[in-house]
Amino acid sequence: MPNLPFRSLAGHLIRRTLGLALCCMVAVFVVQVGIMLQHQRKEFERLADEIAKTSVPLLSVSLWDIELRAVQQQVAMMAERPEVGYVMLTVGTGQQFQAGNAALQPESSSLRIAIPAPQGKSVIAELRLWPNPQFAIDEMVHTAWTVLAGYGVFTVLICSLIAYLLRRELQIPLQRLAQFASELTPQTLVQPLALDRPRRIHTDEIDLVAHGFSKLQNGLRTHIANLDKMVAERTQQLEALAEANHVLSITDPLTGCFNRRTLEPRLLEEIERAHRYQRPFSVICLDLDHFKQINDSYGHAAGDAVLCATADHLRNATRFRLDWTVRLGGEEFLIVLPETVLATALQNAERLRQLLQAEPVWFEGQRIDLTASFGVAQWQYDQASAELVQLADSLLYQAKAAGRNCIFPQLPAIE
Ligand SMILES: Nc1nc2c(ncn2[C@@H]2O[C@H](COP(=O)(O)OP(=O)(O)OP(=O)(O)O)[C@@H](O)[C@H]2O)c(=O)[nH]1
Repeated sequence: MPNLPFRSLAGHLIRRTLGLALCCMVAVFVVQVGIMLQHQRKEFERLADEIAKTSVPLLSVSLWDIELRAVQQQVAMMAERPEVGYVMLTVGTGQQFQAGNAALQPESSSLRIAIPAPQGKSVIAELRLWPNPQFAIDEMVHTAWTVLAGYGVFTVLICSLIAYLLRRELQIPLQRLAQFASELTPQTLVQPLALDRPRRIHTDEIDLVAHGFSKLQNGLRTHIANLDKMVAERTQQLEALAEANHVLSITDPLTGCFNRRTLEPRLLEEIERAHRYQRPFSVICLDLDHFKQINDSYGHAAGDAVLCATADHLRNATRFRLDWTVRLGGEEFLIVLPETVLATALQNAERLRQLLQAEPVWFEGQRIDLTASFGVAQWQYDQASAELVQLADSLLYQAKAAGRNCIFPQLPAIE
């Protein structure tokens, strides 16, 4: 939002309406004054006509009869009319009769009425009438007050009504809308927008904005739900990939046994457990006999099949999820037997030896007989993992040297 001072839309519209109403009022007043001035001039002319009709014959007779008092009285009566400011009657002899405010005489224009003789057409005097400016001013002030009072009341009523409608129909709903939008968070997106407007039989722009807002909310909700679903799917895929990656990193791709890299950390865990609980464990190291000949005679693929079959035998003949097998390299494997003493490990090795010998591998219709040599050792207290593996390996090679297809156990320690 731009960093500008806040100005209420409704307040602004009301101020504008009020300003416009005042301008209209001044214009109406000026027009009214113009009309009134014109009306006053006409009224004054009408008055002069009336005087010409009613007072001039009397004046004519009074002048003709030289009744100067009556003449002066009639002039004074004329000057008493509120519209008339000053009256001057000039007789042909030069004699003058005056009444009213003499100060008005030189400035303002006057109406002249010729006074004829009672019989005949000769003019015996001239009557001049000056309008009363104070009367005009009073009229103007009166008009001003009328306009001001009437128009002012009307303006105040209209502005109040507009202000009430603007506040109810525009300001309050817009303020609620703005507050709702500013307080909205992804968690409160389901919250419906309630403007609490009075019941109406029509819709307006505010309804359109509210409807658009609801549509936007729904759209955002759907979008967020889709995003959540997509994130969950991607997370699941990533977890599966990470798991597959982990399995790949710790297993031998050909046989599915643990790879050499995994031996060291897993064996350390085994030693730690054996240490902590004072429990035994043993290892069997085995190597297929004359494997090179198998490769040479039946081909490398046959050699791979033999390795896979051997790994399956080792897995099937040992305890599930307890014993574990590592392919040390080539055709050499190491089986770790937790909770197993040497004698039991030897029994296991013998069972495996017999199994491998008894179960030939069939590859592309060809029978491949197998034998393997074994070295078996039990972990000794404080023995390092490398030492244990080395011992089992050396026992295995002693078995090889002794003619293969046999088992060499760890010799008992000489006291
Ligand atoms: N098919 C196949 N052959 C392998 C693999 N890894 C190693 N070899 C072969 O295994 C053979 C091992 O031969 P040697 O080390 O001489 O052992 P051996 O022939 O079994 O002789 P002894 O162990 O003394 O009985 C070599 O020819 C390697 O090429 C493998 O993953 N697949």
